[in-house]
Amino acid sequence: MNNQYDQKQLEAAWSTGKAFVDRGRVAAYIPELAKQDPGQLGVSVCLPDGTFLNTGDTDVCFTLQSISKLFSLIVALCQNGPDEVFSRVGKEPTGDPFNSIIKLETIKPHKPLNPMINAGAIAVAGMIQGKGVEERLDSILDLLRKMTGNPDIRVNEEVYGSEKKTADRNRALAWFLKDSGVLTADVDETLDLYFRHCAIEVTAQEVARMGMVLAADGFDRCTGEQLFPQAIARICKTFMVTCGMYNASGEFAIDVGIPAKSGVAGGILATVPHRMGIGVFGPALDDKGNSVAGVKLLEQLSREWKLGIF
Ligand SMILES: NC(=O)CC[C@H](N)C(=O)O
Repeated sequence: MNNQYDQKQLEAAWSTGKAFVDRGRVAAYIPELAKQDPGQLGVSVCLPDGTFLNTGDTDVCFTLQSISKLFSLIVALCQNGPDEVFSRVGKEPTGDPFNSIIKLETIKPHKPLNPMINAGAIAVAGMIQGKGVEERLDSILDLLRKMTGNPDIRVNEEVYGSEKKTADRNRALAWFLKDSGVLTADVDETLDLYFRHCAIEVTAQEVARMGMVLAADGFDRCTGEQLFPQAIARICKTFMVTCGMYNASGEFAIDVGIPAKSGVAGGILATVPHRMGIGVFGPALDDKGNSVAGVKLLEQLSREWKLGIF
């Protein structure tokens, strides 16, 4: 079984990554994330037949953070269609850090450049429909529960509370968006939804399965269900290539060549079209906010298994 992808090669890539964990630091601007163990590293691969290859810390829970921006985008696109969504958020990479405010004012019209930066994801959260924050969050949780096959996927309340207390930069972004007319929903509710979806908790193995659904264009081979349209999967995968690794996306596209999205808790969701989903967890981050060991691990895995899409 799976002899095309050797467990030993996965372990070798994990060891290569592991040697880099002390080159990074856990995110500290969200105090709860600073409690994570920087030495952890896990990688899980989900294959089209639903089998997994796992190495390291693949059942440790961590929060999605920016990886969740993919799923709020999917929900917003399903509910509103691309014309409405892209009237409020752009399709271009920024070259700036994920929480940057600078281009919001200098670029006209003042809409955020893409949905993978904080400003863009806050604009997307403002487009999610539902009665209150709970109902809006449920539409994201429902999607993730189906994608992971885990009905218990939930928000980590400590991380959510910790970000909420310290998120002045995100508040500034949201109020700027409100002023420029991009955000028409209630600012506090929109931020609350954004903080909560960032704090949704998963394991690397669950992330691998989510990556496999994207690799299969929204089709869940485990249940035979099309969870979202192929056209939306295509939009997500393209954003992953151009903006998924923040302002290191170009370098990652050259060195690894796989559509991927990272988060500041140390997760990376990678998706190799039609072949596999990969979930990585390594909370020590480089200066751009990507898992330092995770990137090295993926670089080696991509080379060994010829996963690059270019
Ligand atoms: N890059 C990230 O993962 C950022 C997400 C985090 N919740 C924030 O808004 O700062």
